[in-house]
Amino acid sequence: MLKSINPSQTQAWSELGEHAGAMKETSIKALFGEDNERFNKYSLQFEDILFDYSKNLITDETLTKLFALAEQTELKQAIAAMFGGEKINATENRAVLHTALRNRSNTEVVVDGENVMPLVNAELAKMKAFCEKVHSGSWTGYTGKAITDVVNIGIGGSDLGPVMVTESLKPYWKNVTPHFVSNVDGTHIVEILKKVDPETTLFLIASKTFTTQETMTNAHSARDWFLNAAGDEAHVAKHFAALSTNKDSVVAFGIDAANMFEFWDWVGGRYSLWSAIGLSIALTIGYDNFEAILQGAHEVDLHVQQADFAENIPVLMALLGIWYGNFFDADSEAILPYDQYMHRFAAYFQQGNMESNGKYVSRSGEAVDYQTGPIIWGEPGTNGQHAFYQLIHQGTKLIPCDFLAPAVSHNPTGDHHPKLLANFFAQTEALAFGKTKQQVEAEFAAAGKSAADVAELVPHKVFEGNRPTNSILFKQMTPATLGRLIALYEHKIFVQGVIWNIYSFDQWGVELGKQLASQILPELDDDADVSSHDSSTNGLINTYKAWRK
Ligand SMILES: O=P(O)(O)OC[C@H]1O[C@H](O)[C@H](O)[C@@H](O)[C@@H]1O
Repeated sequence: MLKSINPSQTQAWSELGEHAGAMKETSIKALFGEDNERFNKYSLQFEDILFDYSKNLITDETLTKLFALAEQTELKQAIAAMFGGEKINATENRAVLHTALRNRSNTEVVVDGENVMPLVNAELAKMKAFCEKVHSGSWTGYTGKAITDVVNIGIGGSDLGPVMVTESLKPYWKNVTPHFVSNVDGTHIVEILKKVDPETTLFLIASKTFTTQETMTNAHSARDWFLNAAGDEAHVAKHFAALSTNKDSVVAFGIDAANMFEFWDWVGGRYSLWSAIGLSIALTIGYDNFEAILQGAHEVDLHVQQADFAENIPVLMALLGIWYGNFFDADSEAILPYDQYMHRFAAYFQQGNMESNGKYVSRSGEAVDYQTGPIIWGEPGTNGQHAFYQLIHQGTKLIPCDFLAPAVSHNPTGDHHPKLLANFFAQTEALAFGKTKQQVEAEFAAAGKSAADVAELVPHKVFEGNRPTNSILFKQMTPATLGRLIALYEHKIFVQGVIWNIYSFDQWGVELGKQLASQILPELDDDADVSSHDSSTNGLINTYKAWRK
């Protein structure tokens, strides 16, 4: 159990509050002007990843106070507790050990007196053997043909990770094409089933609980579609596998227990891509590449445990987020990958952050008196530049941004990559340093325009700058690099949750909607008007009933 420590009552918090007041009087530009060594001081390299956090409104004093906050909220103890298998997910009475799934050192990890590593290793061995059979063509469908397509049916944490990773690592795809069905909207499965052939398709029913309405509905529809072609229930075993913690429900669904890939309650859904939930990833890019993702993440697991705060990238990422969220009222963060393959990266960490740290109740059960998890959003560059960057540059809201880019492209066509990277470098420069009124006037003067003619236009062309960013430049998008990047962001979320004194590994906030939907569903069976809800909900339901006739 993690102690409940109110961060806003710590000495560091009040010092940070005062210090933020002073920092509002300076600017990122002024800080660079005062110190030529800023990049060297405020950047770190971890393996093939360069983390440059120098374009933030921080000084050594800021960092010292942020580290003090981490000390006073007992971050070190919390890191040890998580990796040590303590039940830090107290509201569900569970350990939090997605790190054990990628513990390539194979050191003991004990939960309830049992070392879980033999379980982890056995499941990985089973995934490996299965991948080999599918890739070699020795696993065949009901008509003897090899598998060409895999359809992962899952939602939330049983979908977003595999989607993001398979997309990010598209250059590594093998001879199996992945597809993903998540939404209960019939459109999703209908459109995917148009693309695949029942004879050569493998369905992975991915659900930690194996009770999720969307996934079970899609799984039944997939089964019906398959049986419609295959005819015989006996063929299901060759075309359906389950990725779950719930064996009884898997068997009740009709999936052969031999085709079940297991994980455990100490793996949170949004942290589960490292588990059997990653089978669609391993089938898409090959088991060895899947293992390389685990390896990359494991390196970060060691880093977050061993590095001093000043050298610890996830801790720095977390503290910078707290600095702006709690002391500058920033309420969102943008994640902006300059890599088209990473187009679902922000969406993935939208769940990671918002489901983990979207909590207003502290670990002692009281409402907190400070901001917790940020709103996360983002799209790949350069598309975002032509859509929403206007607000980041000149809007009234402070939006700290992470810019990510590979130095080497998997598609070095023409001069695309230098152009992409020129934009990546330019944006953080523009955001930090802006353009002054004098610069705008000088540009007009150079173009032969008189000061009087342009006076009205000048203020619109000024960029205040002082918009903080982190740049994360990596050598190339490889499985190990992606594993590292994901683990860095995962631990950022964890560190923030510890400091905000909330429980990051439950998600009670998703339950009420599910509960009400299950009450409403039977009310939609007939055409009778309902009156059991508030007037808005009654009005919406009754209009739906009238219109669907
Ligand atoms: O894997 P499942 O049990 O089907 O859960 C799928 C998803 O739904 C839940 O409602 C949670 O919000 C998610 O954290 C979870 O990943």
